[in-house]
Amino acid sequence: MRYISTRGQAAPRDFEGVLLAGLAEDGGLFVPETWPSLSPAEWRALRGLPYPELAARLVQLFVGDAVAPADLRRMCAEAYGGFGHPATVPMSQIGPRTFALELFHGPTLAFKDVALQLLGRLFDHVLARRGERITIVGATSGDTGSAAIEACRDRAAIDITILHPLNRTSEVQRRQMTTVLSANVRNIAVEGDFDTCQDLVKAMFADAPFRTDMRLAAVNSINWARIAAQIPYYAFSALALGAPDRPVAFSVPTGNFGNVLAAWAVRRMGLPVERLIVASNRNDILTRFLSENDMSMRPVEPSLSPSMDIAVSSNFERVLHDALGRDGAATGAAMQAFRQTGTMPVPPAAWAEMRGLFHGFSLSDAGTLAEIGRLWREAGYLADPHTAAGTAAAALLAPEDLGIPVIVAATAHPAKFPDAVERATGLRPPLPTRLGDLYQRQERFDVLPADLATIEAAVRGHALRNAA
Ligand SMILES: Cc1ncc(COP(=O)(O)O)c(C=O)c1O
Ligand SMILES: N[C@@H](CCOP(=O)(O)O)C(=O)O
Repeated sequence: MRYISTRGQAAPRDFEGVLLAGLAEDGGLFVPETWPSLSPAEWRALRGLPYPELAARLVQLFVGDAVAPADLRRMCAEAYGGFGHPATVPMSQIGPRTFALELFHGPTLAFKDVALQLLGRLFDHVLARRGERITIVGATSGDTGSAAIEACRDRAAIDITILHPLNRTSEVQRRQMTTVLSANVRNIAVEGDFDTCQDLVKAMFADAPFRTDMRLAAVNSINWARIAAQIPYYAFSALALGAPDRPVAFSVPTGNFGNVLAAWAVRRMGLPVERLIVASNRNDILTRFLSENDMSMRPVEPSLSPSMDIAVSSNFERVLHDALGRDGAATGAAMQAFRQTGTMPVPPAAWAEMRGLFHGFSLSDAGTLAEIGRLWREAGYLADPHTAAGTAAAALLAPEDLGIPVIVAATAHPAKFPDAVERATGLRPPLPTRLGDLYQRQERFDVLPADLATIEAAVRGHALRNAA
């Protein structure tokens, strides 16, 4: 399996190269050169497999020869064996045809664990074989950070620095990162928002000498391996509800567009996904784009679903590349114009294609509280604020009379956002026992300005101390 950059300038890579590179050298994102596709009979044969086995089979399609099937199966078994539910990603029925696909039973209680528990093992496997070390730099609006830290803590060949936006995550999210005191983990609270953190990470990758010197690697969904490891749960849920013999719809709480991209990928791979809903909070750039081709940046406003407080959705570039006929030069030009002017010029034909695939929706804070309350009253289901955007979007854009199952990605455990859930329902969801003392644990993090040289010096200093 080979991967090309969305901007067409970087040399193609195999899976191992993509895993370690993260971002392509031309600033683009890696995508498969050709998509693996399964026939209906091949999909049917996967129905009923335990999740780790299904994940191993589907991820193998993207890994190719880079990892032997027996090794990948072992890694999937280990990655998902520690989840708090025997089904790994169970579904709860919350309406006559609506299902919550619970992706939050991993160690840090959000969907990021599903990919990152596997990614940590893939990194280890590949690095051990090559006898190399890497420095991971990641940006988080709250959930990727703790999942990446949990997956990489105490690993001998990995040093990890996570940037989070100062005072813009929930307290549970911050503490899940900052109370991990392992020597190879560093947390930095950046004076800025998530986009500032993400831009700093991309700038570190664009600094070629720094990138090479530090052997930078990525854990954000700019890394294709993250997407590959998120694809299986969409297949798992669709197969369980009758695909490929019955179409399904997905509604996905969206920020950086990685999760909904994985849902789009199963459609690309041959499953009948009739509707893909992109659910956002008040930071509604994707909704504006899908409704009126207005892809213009606006300042990010804090919301009750902080993990989706994002202005620039990195993975949008992967779908845009496809809609532009996989034209790297055109994709690069659109992305550059977006950076320079704050508005992305998307040709009408490409916009029409994307609008035909995705439906946009955004939910205010008041709407979020109302939806959490409604779900609790009507379905006895306690949802976190991100999941609530997905369920509210599903109710509007894939109503029960559509006649097909609607799968909502339940992306976080309600206990990660206890204040919002309590405001909406009067109930304060408790943390699982293993996190019961989270508020008593010692925290360690630095507060730094959003300055590339300062952040690079911090990353370098930490990696050098840790390697010594
Ligand atoms: C709980 C939660 N829901 C939704 C999202 C949005 O997902 P994505 O960034 O893949 O669009 C995030 C952040 O990624 C998240 O942490
Ligand atoms: N919501 C995310 C933002 C980063 O997204 P990623 O999927 O690109 O890692 C978070 O919780 O950090």
